[in-house]
Amino acid sequence: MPVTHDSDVPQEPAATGITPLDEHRERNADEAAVREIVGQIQQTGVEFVYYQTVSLTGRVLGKVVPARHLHRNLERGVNMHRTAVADLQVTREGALLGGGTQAPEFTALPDLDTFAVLPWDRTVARFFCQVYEPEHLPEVGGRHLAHDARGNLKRVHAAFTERTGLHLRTGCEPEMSWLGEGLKVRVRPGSSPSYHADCLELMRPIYQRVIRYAQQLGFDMVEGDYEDPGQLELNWNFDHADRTADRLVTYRQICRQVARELGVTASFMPKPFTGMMGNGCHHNFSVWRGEENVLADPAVRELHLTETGRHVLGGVLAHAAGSMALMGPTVNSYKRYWDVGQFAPAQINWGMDNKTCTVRLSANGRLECKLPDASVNPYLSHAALIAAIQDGLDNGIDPGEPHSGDSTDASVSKFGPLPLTLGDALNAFAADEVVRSSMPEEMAELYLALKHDEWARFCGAVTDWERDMYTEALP
Ligand SMILES: NC(=O)CC[C@H](N)C(=O)O
Repeated sequence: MPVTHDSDVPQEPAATGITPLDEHRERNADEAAVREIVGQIQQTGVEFVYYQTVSLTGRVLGKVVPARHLHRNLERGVNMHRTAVADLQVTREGALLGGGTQAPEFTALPDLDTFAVLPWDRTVARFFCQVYEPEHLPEVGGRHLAHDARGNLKRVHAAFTERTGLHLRTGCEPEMSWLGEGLKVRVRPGSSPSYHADCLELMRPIYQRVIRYAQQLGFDMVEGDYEDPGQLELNWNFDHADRTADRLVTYRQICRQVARELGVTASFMPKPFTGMMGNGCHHNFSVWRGEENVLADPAVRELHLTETGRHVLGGVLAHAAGSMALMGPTVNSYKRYWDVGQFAPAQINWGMDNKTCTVRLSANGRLECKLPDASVNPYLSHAALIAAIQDGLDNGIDPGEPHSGDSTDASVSKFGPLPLTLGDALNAFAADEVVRSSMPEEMAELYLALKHDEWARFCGAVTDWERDMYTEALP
């Protein structure tokens, strides 16, 4: 069943009630929590605070404010211009996105539980914020900003928990490419340096700093390895999906910081090189009722799914095509699926520990969705997963039988084909009412405008591949 968002329902006159911004301000007045933060600021010598929000494409936006204004910022937040959330102000056809330059600013209020001191400069701390319409606007003032993907995930997740008593826990596995002086490796044709300890050694200064910084920011780092040339995957423990999404965004910030320190480039581009593995960001997920994982029966050892687990999986598969534009959000994302044999899926199916499938039952109680890549906005991908799971549970969707063997062959899926260009994925998203309902309609429209623009720019761009292919100069 589609989710309802407060920016989709008719506006209440502000005078009749407390706005969501008022409620957030009330939470920020929690004396014990504020005292704890002030204590940390004083003890650590924090002088500056970043108030961060996340744009629709997953970029971190922020303002820096001297720490002595903390109390004012907890109450009044910071303002930024709403076009920043849209990431793009004017489409190639001249349409203004995010309201255009004349639109009012938004108000971002910090979430107390996201306070953290930056390990690379302990005079700086950060908060993640939720975003509201400014209070001075008639009728909408104090409401959630429809384009705030982070706040939206919290609301979609809370509504799911309220309806079902369940919550989603996830672990993301971002892969990434490190480029720069001294990082090149040469491999024999047809071979891969995956898991090679010598290559991992080459990356020692990088992984050491990333893991240390992440641990200091509260990540429970668990393991990492070298994959294709220049590619690292460093994982941390799974958690409530809202926290995992914040961590993925923070992880990308950590990596970019390490890259600046070491004079190299950290890239989360989904598919930097043809013939080499792409940068996936598989989402491992499980569904919990309190401390009970409802995907598995603890008494059964062999790989299996409970009936509820089958419906969860069925929902995710049924909406795989519709959610693709969120899981693979860039033009480049789709190169990852086309370049076969590189461990990225190309069909909508599932398998028991089968890495060629869209969803892999990777352990009892844990499903792994392999669609997302490292450029994903985790707030959008997680909200889409929740909407798909809800639909699977509501309608008892059957996932069918697990696929065995290599699924990159052309077998037809009961859930239809996976859209394999950004353009097709956007059409599938536009047509999938359930996935679309994972965000307010205004956000869905902005996302479609933004991404159609990206697709159109790509379709109109002449590439090196075309020059190689078509600039024949035969005598
Ligand atoms: N570790 C792996 O399974 C490789 C995943 C692969 N890099 C991807 O793009 O999804």
